[in-house]
Amino acid sequence: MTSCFSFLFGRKVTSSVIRDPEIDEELAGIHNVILYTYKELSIATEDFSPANKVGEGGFGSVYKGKLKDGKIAAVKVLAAESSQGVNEFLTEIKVISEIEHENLVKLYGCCVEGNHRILVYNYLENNSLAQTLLGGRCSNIFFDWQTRARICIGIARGFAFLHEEVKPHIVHRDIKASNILLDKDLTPKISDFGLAKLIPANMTHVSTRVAGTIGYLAPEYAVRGQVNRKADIYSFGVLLLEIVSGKCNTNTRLPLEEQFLLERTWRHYQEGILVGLVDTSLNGEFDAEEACKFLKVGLLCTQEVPKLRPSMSTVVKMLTGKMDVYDSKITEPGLISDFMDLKVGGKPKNEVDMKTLSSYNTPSTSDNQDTTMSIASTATTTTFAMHYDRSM
Ligand SMILES: Nc1ncnc2c1ncn2[C@@H]1O[C@H](COP(=O)(O)OP(=O)(O)OP(=O)(O)O)[C@@H](O)[C@H]1O
Repeated sequence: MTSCFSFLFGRKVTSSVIRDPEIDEELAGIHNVILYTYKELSIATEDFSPANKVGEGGFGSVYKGKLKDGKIAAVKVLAAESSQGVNEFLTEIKVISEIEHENLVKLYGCCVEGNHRILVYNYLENNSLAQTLLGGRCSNIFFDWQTRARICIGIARGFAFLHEEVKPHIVHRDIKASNILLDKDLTPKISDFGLAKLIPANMTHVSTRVAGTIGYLAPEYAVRGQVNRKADIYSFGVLLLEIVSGKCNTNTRLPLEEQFLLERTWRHYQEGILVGLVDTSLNGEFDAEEACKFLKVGLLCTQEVPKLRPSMSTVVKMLTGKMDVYDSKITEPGLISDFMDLKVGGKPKNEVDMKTLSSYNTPSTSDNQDTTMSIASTATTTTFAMHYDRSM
């Protein structure tokens, strides 16, 4: 049967697909998104060939593809289990498609055929911050101080937009270096915003990945599953520290007291040696005052008490020098070791606990490691109890 959607989204749909009238109705409300056929995306990615696979995330696999109009796209094939109802899927797509900002990855369109749920995004040439800045030897990009400062400010602007200008506001829930992509000019683009809702709540093994990565998680989110903008701001604060220091927030290969970047930053701050955290690969070529200011903003964003964390628009003002950062406002951040009951400086009760922690690390080619925690927001505390020794 020939598709009844001749001119959906301003573009002719040519494939043969059987459609549901309900889908029709949903689709009619979406104007900014191109509806791709499965065949079209299959051609674009050469049958989703492994050679075109550029990554794999909690949502599924990502392929580089060349669309019919010549545009290069990132084709994100959502895991089969995530084939939630077409209507719910399209409702979310509608939200995402209407959001446009220089620092957000642009959604070109999607494919909803049978069980296929595929998102098609603008392809970003320079991969993610996780693979470049934090990826050690696998990148040949040099991030000088000006570039890092520009990236931090761009990311902050993107989040200020999602948090304060988009109505209703969007909480990302999974801010981390692998969700910050870089275009050819190293302009940062936030990816995966609005995606959390695309995964059905009962899909714990996927929603766990959506629901946050250890080290970036605000204590109230990790322990009580409270999701709000302040939890995003905490994660952003950790990301800021990573960009300035060039180090991952968690590195289980280091001695225990060195493992968590936020704790190190807090100690350096208390000892008045914050500048010592700035990436040594910069060879001292950076604006020390500005770099320390960024680290202090990172500490402000990660304050234990959510309401003490600044809004993202305030963060933008602080990073761009339009607002001062007062030391008097910086108190102890919400530290991962506190909410995990892991005492930094102490020893794990047994090796298994630390091995379990390590087994949640994503593969890494360098010392930098990104530890992903299995949580569903409702079962967080239980999962923590399973993976960490709480009796130390
Ligand atoms: N728009 C894009 N342009 C270029 N590469 C992309 C794009 N989107 C994703 N990728 C690549 O695909 C990889 C996987 O992305 P994806 O967002 O699915 O997972 P992730 O962010 O790495 O992990 P998680 O699912 O846990 O958030 C990214 O790390 C990146 O290398």
